[in-house]
Amino acid sequence: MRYVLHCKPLRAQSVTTFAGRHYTTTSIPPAGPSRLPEGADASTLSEDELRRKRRTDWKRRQNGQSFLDHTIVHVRAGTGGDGCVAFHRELFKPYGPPSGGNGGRGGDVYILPTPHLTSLSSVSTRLRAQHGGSGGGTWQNGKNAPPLVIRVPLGTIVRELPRDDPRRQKDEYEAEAEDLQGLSPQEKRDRMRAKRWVHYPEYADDNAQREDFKHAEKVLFAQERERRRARRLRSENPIFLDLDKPEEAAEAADPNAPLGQPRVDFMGHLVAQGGMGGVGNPAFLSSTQRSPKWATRGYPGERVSLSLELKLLADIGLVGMPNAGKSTLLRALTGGRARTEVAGYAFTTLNPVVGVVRVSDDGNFDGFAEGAVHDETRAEEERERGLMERGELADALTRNQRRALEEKAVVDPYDTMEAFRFTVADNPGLIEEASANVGLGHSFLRSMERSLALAYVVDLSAPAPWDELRVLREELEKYKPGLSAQARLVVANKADLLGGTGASEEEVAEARAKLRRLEAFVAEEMRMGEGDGQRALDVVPVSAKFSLNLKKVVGLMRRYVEEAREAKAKADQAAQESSDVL
Ligand SMILES: Nc1nc2c(ncn2[C@@H]2O[C@H](COP(=O)(O)OP(=O)(O)OP(=O)(O)O)[C@@H](O)[C@H]2O)c(=O)[nH]1
Ligand SMILES: [Mg+2]
Repeated sequence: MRYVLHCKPLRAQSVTTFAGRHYTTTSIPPAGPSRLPEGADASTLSEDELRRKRRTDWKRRQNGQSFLDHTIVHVRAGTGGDGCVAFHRELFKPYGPPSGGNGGRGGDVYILPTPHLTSLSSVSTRLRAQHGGSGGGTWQNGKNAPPLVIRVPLGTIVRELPRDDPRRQKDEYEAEAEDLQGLSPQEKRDRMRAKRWVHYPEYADDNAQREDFKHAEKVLFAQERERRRARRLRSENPIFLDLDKPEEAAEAADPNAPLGQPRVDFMGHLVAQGGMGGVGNPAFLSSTQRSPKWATRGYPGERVSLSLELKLLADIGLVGMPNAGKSTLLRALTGGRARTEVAGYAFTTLNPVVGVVRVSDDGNFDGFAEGAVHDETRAEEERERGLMERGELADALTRNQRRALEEKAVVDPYDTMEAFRFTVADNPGLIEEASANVGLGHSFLRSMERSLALAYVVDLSAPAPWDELRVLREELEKYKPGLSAQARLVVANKADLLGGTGASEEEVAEARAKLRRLEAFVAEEMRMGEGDGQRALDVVPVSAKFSLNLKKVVGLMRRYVEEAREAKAKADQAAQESSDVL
């Protein structure tokens, strides 16, 4: 006889015979993530790492489309709330005065640069501020809508699309004109009235006959024409904002403001104004009209289309294959201040990150300590979390202090006299065919175009670092011919893995030979400059993780930036002079 223990076979089945009977048993696979990312082994990656890797893989499937440095957003400010038609009623007062409240203002739209964002991908393409609240009976005014603040990364340029741009959305007046197209004059008038007036129930027709109402309508249209003209004048000077500095409150709060006044935080630059609220029926009370049965609706908010462009302005851009150690290098150059993720799998960095390197005259840079270790960010976070849990974080030594104690020497990593400062951008990894949007795509290459100089970062411990260089150069050229001419430096990273302490003589000799071969390749094939001024790129072996030989890298980078800035200043001056002559 045969017993089947599981009706539905799940995975591997085995048949066991016991006491002359056959039992089928099924082994159930161990619990774990159902879909492992490519190249991942569940046993070696922690849950956290798996989560990050899945995010990376998702991003790769987007072909780099989630890093945005150019987008168009259609913005609508809020419409004002409607005024109210109401009459006051009270005991023994059957015919009270008109008591409809005014509508609240629609929400304004502001744009605010913030250093916490690095990409425009979090900005929606359609944004609407809230509408103002409508007025109520007993003179209750509607609520003003809160402003809508669009947060954009620092370095964003905002341009309003001009009137003739086909990508621009229609403004509030054009939208109404389109709505009225093809209608008869009577229908047009009815629709325009319906959009502008609120009537007491069942009094719409009666109101339309009244002289007071006709007069009020005339006044309203006159005001509207005025607003329309002002709007047209404003769109002749389209919005242009260059948001490259973090901004403080534009004006301090009024010192004479009454106590308890809420502090007005700077909300950024106004790009679209909310519509005014409609007025309630008390506004139409006059000596001839004691019982006005109409009120106005709120005005529509402004509609604008903005083109946002993120110009990541870094002086030096790091270019390298995934895992070459670009992020580690940026962290080492900024003393761990640059918030960029470091991990041992490809495509850790998803968006470009810019860090500032501050150099003193003797070549030291801020955060530098010979041999300080810049580990993977996860390991550093875990160490810090452990300290925090044990309550030791406040008393813990910083990386530099630790190092100073270990060496029993005072490390003076950085003299506060800053002599020079430049920015370095850590970019996502570039792979073969990146220019055809493979891997993380090439959207971030655009920001590299604007760098003064590029530095290749290659993994010296890889079997053939020169092949990496060739691929990188080709990809840059394919993306934009001439872009690779901006490269100045080859950083041969992970030199500690070759011929470090404890290595045999053979290994040291092998490492030297590899470095020489890389240098020979660069001398032969990778040249910078033009014509007679051509020379080979500099090659510097470093260990970003252990901060070895970084001073040389910083010194060279400083020189390139100084040269490029000088050349730029000269070019600007020449352009200025030629325009003066004209
Ligand atoms: N031994 C050694 N390991 C290094 C060095 N630099 C980086 N690493 C390690 O190499 C791995 C990858 O470093 P990342 O800085 O994330 O590399 P990346 O170039 O930014 O990689 P992507 O962001 O994926 O393009 C990490 O595990 C680092 O700890 C180094 O100089 N020596
Ligand atoms: Mg990285």
